[in-house]
Amino acid sequence: MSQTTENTLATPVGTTLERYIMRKQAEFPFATGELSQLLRDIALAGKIVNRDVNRAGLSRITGAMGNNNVQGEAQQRLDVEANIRFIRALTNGGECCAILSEENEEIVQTGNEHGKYVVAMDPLDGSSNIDVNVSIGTIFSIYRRVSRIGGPARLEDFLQGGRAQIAAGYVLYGSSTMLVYTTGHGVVGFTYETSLGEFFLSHPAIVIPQQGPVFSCNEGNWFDYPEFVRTFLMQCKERRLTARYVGSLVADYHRNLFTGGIYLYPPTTAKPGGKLRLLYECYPLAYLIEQAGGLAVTGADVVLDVPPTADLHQRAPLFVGSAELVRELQAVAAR
Ligand SMILES: O=P(O)(O)OC[C@H]1O[C@](O)(COP(=O)(O)O)[C@@H](O)[C@@H]1O
Ligand SMILES: [Mg+2]
Ligand SMILES: [Mg+2]
Repeated sequence: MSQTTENTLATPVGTTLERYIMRKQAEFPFATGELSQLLRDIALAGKIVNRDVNRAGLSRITGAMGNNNVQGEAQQRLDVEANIRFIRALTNGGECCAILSEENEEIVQTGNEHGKYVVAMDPLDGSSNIDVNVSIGTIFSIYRRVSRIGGPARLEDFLQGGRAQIAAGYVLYGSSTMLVYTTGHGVVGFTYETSLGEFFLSHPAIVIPQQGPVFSCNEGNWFDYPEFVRTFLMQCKERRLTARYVGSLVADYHRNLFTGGIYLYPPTTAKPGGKLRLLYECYPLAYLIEQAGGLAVTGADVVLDVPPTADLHQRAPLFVGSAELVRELQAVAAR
C-alpha cells in the first residue's frame, strides 16, 4: 500500500473537507494549492445547489424553462440555476480559466486567464427527476490546460482525452448529500452536514466489489437495444440479479459503487451513438470507477481510451460498474 494511501486512510472519518484537502496537498511537496482551491470552489457550489434542490418546491425553481439546451432537451429551471451557481463559484474562485457545461453550447471563458485548469461539467444530472424529489447530482471533470497560461482557454484544453483528467467526481443530492471524487489516488467520499454547512470525510477509500447483485437499465427501450444488450440483460435475469433504475445516472452509479453492479445506457435505434455525453458524464465516471477498481466501456472499447472528437457534446454508450460484470458484457458485445 503506497505511502499516500496509508496517509489518506489514516485521515480519520469526520475530518472536514478543508482539512483533508490541506493534508492531501501536504503529501505533494510541489503542490501549489490551485487544484485544492478548485475542489473547494466545487464543494461551495455543491452546498449552494444542495440548498436550492432542498427547497426547490418552495422557491419556485421547478418546472421547465420553456426552451431547449444544445442537446435539444427541455431545460429545467434547476438545470439553469445549478449551471449559474457552478459557473459563478468557479469564476470567483480564480483557478478555473474555462468551463464546458451541458447547458452551454460553447466553452464559457471565466476571465481567469492565469488559471491552470479547465472544468467540464454536467451541472444537474437526472433532470427528469428534478420535480419529483428523486436523487439528482452534479458531475465534474478537471484538466490541466494545454493552451498558453495568460490567454483564453482553447478547444484542445477539453479534448485531451479521458486519461488526461487530473480529477473527477460528483455531488449527489440524495437522502444525504455527498461529494465523491478522485485526484488519481483512489476514491474518497464526504457527507454534507447541513446544520454545520460542512462536508465531512465519511468514506476514506471507496472500492467497488468485483461482482454485484444489481443491473440498472431503462428496459423501456428494450426493443431499441442491440442484440448483445438484450442477450446480456437476459443473462442478468437468468442469474436473478436485481433490477434497480432511478433514472439519474449519478444516483444509479453511486448505489452500484457500494453494492456492486452494472449501469447500462446502451445505444438505441433513436440514439445509435448513445445518450450520455462523453466529456462530462462518461469520462469523469469512468475515471472514478477505474480508481475504485471497476471498469467502464462503450461496448467493446474502454471509455477512457475513446478519443474525443471536436464535438464538445458528443455522446457515447456507457456500461459501467463492477469489473467482472462489465467484462461479461464486453465478452457478449465482442461475440
Ligand atoms: O430517461 P432515460 O432515457 O432513462 O435517461 C435517463 C438518463 O439520462 C440522464 O438524465 C441524462 O442526464 P441529464 O439529466 O444531465 O441530461 C441521466 O441522468 C439518466 O441516467
Ligand atoms: Mg447528466
Ligand atoms: Mg444535466
